Amino acid sequence: MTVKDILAAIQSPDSTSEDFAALPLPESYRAITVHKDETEMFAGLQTRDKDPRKSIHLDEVPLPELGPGEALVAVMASSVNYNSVWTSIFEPLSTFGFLERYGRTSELAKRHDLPYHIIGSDLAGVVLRTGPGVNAWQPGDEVVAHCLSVELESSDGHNDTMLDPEQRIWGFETNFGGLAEIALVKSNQLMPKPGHLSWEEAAAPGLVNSTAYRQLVSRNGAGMKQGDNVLIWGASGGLGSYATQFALAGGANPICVVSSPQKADICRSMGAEAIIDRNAEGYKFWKDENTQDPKEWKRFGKRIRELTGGEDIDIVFEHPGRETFGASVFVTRKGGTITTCASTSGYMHEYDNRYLWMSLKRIIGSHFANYREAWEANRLIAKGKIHPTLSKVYSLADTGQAAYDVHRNLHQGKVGVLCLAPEEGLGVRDEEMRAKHIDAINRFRNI
Ligand SMILES: C/C=C/C(=O)SCCNC(=O)CCNC(=O)[C@H](O)C(C)(C)COP(=O)(O)OP(=O)(O)OC[C@H]1O[C@@H](n2cnc3c(N)ncnc32)[C@H](O)[C@@H]1OP(=O)(O)O
Ligand SMILES: NC(=O)C1=CN([C@@H]2O[C@H](COP(=O)(O)OP(=O)(O)OC[C@H]3O[C@@H](n4cnc5c(N)ncnc54)[C@H](OP(=O)(O)O)[C@@H]3O)[C@@H](O)[C@H]2O)C=CC1
Repeated sequence: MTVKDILAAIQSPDSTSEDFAALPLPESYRAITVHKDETEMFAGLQTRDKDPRKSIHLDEVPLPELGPGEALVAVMASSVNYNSVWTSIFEPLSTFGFLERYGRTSELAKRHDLPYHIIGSDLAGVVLRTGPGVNAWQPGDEVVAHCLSVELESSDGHNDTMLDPEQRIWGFETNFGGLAEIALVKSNQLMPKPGHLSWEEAAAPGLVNSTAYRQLVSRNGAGMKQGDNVLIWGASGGLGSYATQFALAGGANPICVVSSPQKADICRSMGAEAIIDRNAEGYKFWKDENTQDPKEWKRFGKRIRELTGGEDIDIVFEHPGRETFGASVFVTRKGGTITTCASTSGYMHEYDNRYLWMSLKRIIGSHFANYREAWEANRLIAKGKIHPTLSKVYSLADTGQAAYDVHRNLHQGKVGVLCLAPEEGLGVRDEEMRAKHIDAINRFRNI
């Protein structure tokens, strides 16, 4: 039995759940990995010079044992997230430390502590097997998986599953991720695949859509409301392309920051009107490595006021971090919110705290999404309220290049990866709904 037989079963319209359950599992499969003995390979290089194409490998790996509450999924498509870029350049630290720590927690978790790390935190595919105790999902179910892995043995996570002390991001802090022909997930990560999308389209939103939903919409994040002015950094990027859609769909007013006329056009085509090309307008928030320039914060704020008719920002959707955080705090209105989920340009932030406390602003830390938020975010995709922002699709073998594109900011929206799917466009089950949304679904394609 090989993965080819699995693919044949997925492609046959006659396959039943019983057929999938009867399929013998292969002993091994192809997966994208980084290697433990290479974690020092970029020592001494600047972040931008660390090349994921050198550290990312396509390996044949053994199938992991299936545990209680888990599922093995045949992955048709996945997508590149920035966390896989971090893994591949071993920053801010090597992910093997996470696997070792997880491995120490239980007999079953030991499986994750290996000399290779199978990465990837998104998937669309078909359930192959479920472990003991799984009743909601059957072999043959077409699914997407969100990336929240929790144990839920502590009461700390019982209100908000992101607060579980054993909270991990699947495919980043666990092994057996989605950039592979087969993935191992906890069954609670599974959600129905939206029927109007192809495999690669369905695999694109998961991580970033859920994150943007918690960070911007959920009461655990900024709790955005109608009319809010929302400053969105990287508004056509992975997170930003969903934040922009949430702002528009929720009756808010996105102020989109991008770095090229082409990206400005994408934001305009999504329906945004207030757009700032940070490159063309030449903002330089740092005079040198250690000194910010408040005059530039003010110039940026003045530009925002021009675009809003004199209003300031209710919510900043932050993720660039060090480079922009001082400006983000400054341009937020009295009582407004800066919500942050990342620090792409550096995690030691600096801002003028007088503008925070005197103007009663709040900074909210946000990370991925809890079970329910991930489900709600996927539901919005399934209902055609929010659309995938897939631009380019690579083969599994070219994942290194895909990660390189994201690392060097050469991409738009999301970059997809075909795993078992032999070509793009497969897996659509609801052509009527697709036809209704086809322009929005294709908005980011091939640009
Ligand atoms: C969904 C997608 C998401 C993304 O893309 S996010 C972007 C990618 N992710 C990242 O860049 C984050 C990567 N992770 C990290 O950088 C690290 O993961 C953290 C900085 C988040 C945490 O570092 P750590 O080393 O795991 O934890 P510690 O807290 O620095 O060290 C643990 C030790 O510190 C002790 N400790 C913790 N809190 C306290 C406290 N309040 N008072 C005293 N000690 C404390 C602990 O007990 C333990 O100790 P003992 O080492 O002896 O076991
Ligand atoms: N905590 C969490 O749950 C999550 C965290 N993340 C993290 O968020 C970050 C962004 O992820 P994602 O959106 O997928 O990445 P992308 O690279 O797809 O998009 C980020 C965008 O941010 C903009 N940007 C990058 N650097 C800067 C800068 N120095 N100043 C201003 N804008 C900048 C760029 O847009 P432009 O050039 O057009 O301005 C870029 O397109 C990553 O660090 C990632 O690890 C992501 C998902 C979940």
